[in-house]
Amino acid sequence: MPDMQKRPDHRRIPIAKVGVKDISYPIVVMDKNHSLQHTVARINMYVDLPHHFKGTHMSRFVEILNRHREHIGLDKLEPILDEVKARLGSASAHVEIQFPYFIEKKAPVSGAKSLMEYSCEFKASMTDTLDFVLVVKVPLTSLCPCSKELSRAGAHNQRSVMTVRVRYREFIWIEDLVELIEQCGSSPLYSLLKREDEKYVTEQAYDNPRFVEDMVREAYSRLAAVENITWFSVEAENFESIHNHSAYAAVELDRRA
Ligand SMILES: Nc1nc2c(ncn2[C@@H]2O[C@H](COP(=O)(O)OP(=O)(O)OP(=O)(O)O)[C@@H](O)[C@H]2O)c(=O)[nH]1
Repeated sequence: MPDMQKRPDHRRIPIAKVGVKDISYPIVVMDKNHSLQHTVARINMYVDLPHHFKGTHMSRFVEILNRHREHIGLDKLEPILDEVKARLGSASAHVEIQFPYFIEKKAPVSGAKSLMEYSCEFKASMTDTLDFVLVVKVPLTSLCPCSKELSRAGAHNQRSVMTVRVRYREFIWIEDLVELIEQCGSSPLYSLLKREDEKYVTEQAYDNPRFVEDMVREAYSRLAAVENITWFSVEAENFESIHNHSAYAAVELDRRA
């Protein structure tokens, strides 16, 4: 059969990333309380393509995933990327694994237990060495300090999402990152709250007003205190309840040099 992909291309334009996107696949994640958690990820896999080739070999990415189907997890990223580079003959390879991760939380007063979903991502790239970034999105409540100061009663408050990205030396639990980031808003979120819990989190948020700037600065201080973390970035987005737009802030620290 003719192999179109191997044919030459004469435009002299190399491609930084080409591959497959949004493959739904089962994976296994290390769980701090239950050793392993099975979840379903959306996976992207890319390689670079030199200017002289017409196309990459898309089927090979899926073949490699299939070979590791019994256990695709953090420990497999390096072998998978090595294999992708070798099989596709590329100088670099990338894999992005986005998945929902569940943590059991206890409501603050009643102690009622429920599962909260956190969107996470493993982002790994390899040229000569492995570069790995763990991404966790943490939803929170934020209450506006300005609104509290100005208003005779109440203060506008909303759901916020903080996105933390970290590079580190020694393994970091998703649970520990979530706990750290949950301290940075006005109140954490829970899937299940009884009336006594609702009163508690409402008052907790009122007692801890935070601008979007306060949230990223708080996260910066807490993450910078963790020596194991060599690089991080934090974004906060407040889905403002008094506007039809968001308030946004971002910070970054790079200690890799
Ligand atoms: N490169 C490329 N392939 C595409 C695209 N869209 C679909 N494909 C298909 O991906 C399929 C698999 O390509 P290859 O991996 O080269 O398939 P193969 O030749 O059977 O596999 P190998 O023998 O391992 O090279 C082909 O049927 C392509 O047509 C595209 O935009 N780019």
